[in-house]
Formats: sequence, C-alpha cells, structure tokens
Amino acid sequence: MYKRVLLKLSGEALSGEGGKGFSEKTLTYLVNEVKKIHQLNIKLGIVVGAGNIFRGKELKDFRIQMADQLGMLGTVINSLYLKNVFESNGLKSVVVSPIVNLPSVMPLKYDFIEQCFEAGYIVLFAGGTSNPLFTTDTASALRAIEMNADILVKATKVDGIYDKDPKLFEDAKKYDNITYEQAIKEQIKVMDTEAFSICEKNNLSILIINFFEEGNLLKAVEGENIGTKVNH
Ligand SMILES: Nc1ncnc2c1ncn2[C@@H]1O[C@H](COP(=O)(O)OP(=O)(O)O)[C@@H](O)[C@H]1O
Ligand SMILES: O=c1ccn([C@@H]2O[C@H](COP(=O)(O)OP(=O)(O)O)[C@@H](O)[C@H]2O)c(=O)[nH]1
Repeated sequence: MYKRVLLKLSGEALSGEGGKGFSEKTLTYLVNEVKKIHQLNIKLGIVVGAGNIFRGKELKDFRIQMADQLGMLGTVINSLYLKNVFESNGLKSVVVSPIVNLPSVMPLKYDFIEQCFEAGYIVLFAGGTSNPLFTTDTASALRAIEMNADILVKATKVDGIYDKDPKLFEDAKKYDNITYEQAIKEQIKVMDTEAFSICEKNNLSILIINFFEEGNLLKAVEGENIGTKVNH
C-alpha cells in the first residue's frame, strides 16, 4: 500500500464529466471515494484542476497569459469548495497556495504541510504551479515531489493510457505499463509532457486511473493492478 499519495483530480471531478460548475451527486461520490483512502491513514495531497470553471485555452478572446490566471484562480475556488465539502463530511483538510492571500488559504510551507499530514489533514494544493502557460498536471508532478509522495495518481475520465485516444478510436489498445520516455515520445495526451518529464527526472511513478469507476481510488492506493503505471 502507498503511504504518501498525491491525487490529481480534474475539475470535472467536481462537476461530472463534461460539465461545468458543481454537481452535488458528483461531489458526494468524490467524498465517498476519498473517505475510503483517508481512513487508511495515508498522507494525502490533492491537486485539483479547474476544467469545471475555466481552462485558459477555452477563453478565445483572452491572451493566454491572462486566461491562465483565471484558470489558476479557478483551482483556488475548487480547492476552497472541496475543503468545505470535505469538512461537512468529517474530512479534515487545509488549502495551501502561494498565489492568494485569503483567510482560509495557508502559505505553502513544507514544515507546515508535514504537520498537517501528521495531524491527519488532507492537503489541497491550490493555484497550480503559480505560473500561466502550465496546467495542473505539471502542478501535481511538482507538488507530489515536494510532498515526497510515493505515487502520483491521476484520476481522470479514461482507465489508463492507450496507444491512441480511446474516446476517439474504438480499436485503441491499453498499456498496463509504459515508460516515461515512451509516453513523451508518443506524445500521449492524457498528461502533459512537462509532467512526465518532471516525474522521470525525480523517479516518481505515475498511475492513471478512471476516477468515475467506484472503488478505483482505493484499489490504486492499495497497489492493485489497475490503470496504467508510468515509470522507468
Ligand atoms: N493515448 C491516450 N490514452 C488515454 N487517453 C488519451 C490518450 N490521448 C488522449 N487521451 C484523452 O485524454 C483525456 C484525459 O486528459 P485530460 O482531459 O487532460 O484530463 P483531465 O481533465 O483529467 O486532466 C481522456 O479523456 C482521453 O480522451
Ligand atoms: O500551473 C498552472 C495550472 C493551471 N493553470 C490554468 O488553470 C487551468 C485549469 O487547469 P487544468 O486545465 O489543468 O484543469 P483540469 O483540466 O485538470 O480540470 C488551465 O487550463 C490553465 O489555464 C495555469 O495557468 N498554470
């Protein structure tokens, strides 16, 4: 079983696949899935995207530098939203981010994060990498390494990495394992090249799983053979 886990959730984990905003049904599902792993006493960090609010590249009339700042703020909104939902359901959590100074957002400090983990808090890393032109995949790779995670679990809409996009090609074939090098060379779109590269350099394994399949998160953390593992 993994002891320190960084979970990357798409913004769509709050809205439902393809949706915008927040869905009560999806959030209830999310809380139940997270509860199953939180009760194992693992140190859990979460990076959440903002696809349910803004993805920079969707704002066509904006310069990308500006649009991405809205996207990053979206991740703060989602993290605060999640903190509230978690706490109403008995899950202690803290939001940390270097990009905003709000009463419920704490600065990102390693010693503080460690104290939170020790006290059983889920740490929500908000604000992406703090830089436009990146995504929360890259942020999740950075934060995973910063928190000394054993694994980066990307919980998304597909059940792993395929040789081509399985949402577009019925004959796509799933990989159980793939190297970082191959993922980068084949320009696998399920995660950014930057994220693959950061994980490769720091020897951090990635597991891609389908978030919307009940029980998957628990299976992933318990080390069951699901999804696609990326390593050397
Ligand atoms: N080779 C591939 N293997 C798996 N998924 C792929 C591949 N190429 C493209 N995709 C697409 O990547 C999507 C997940 O990436 P993305 O939308 O960035 O996720 P998220 O919003 O969870 O960060 C999937 O819905 C899938 O359609
Ligand atoms: O380091 C970062 C992380 C995110 N973003 C912006 O925030 C948006 C939301 O993140 P992402 O697209 O990764 O969300 P997801 O698809 O996972 O919901 C991105 O599209 C970018 O516009 C950014 O500029 N820098």
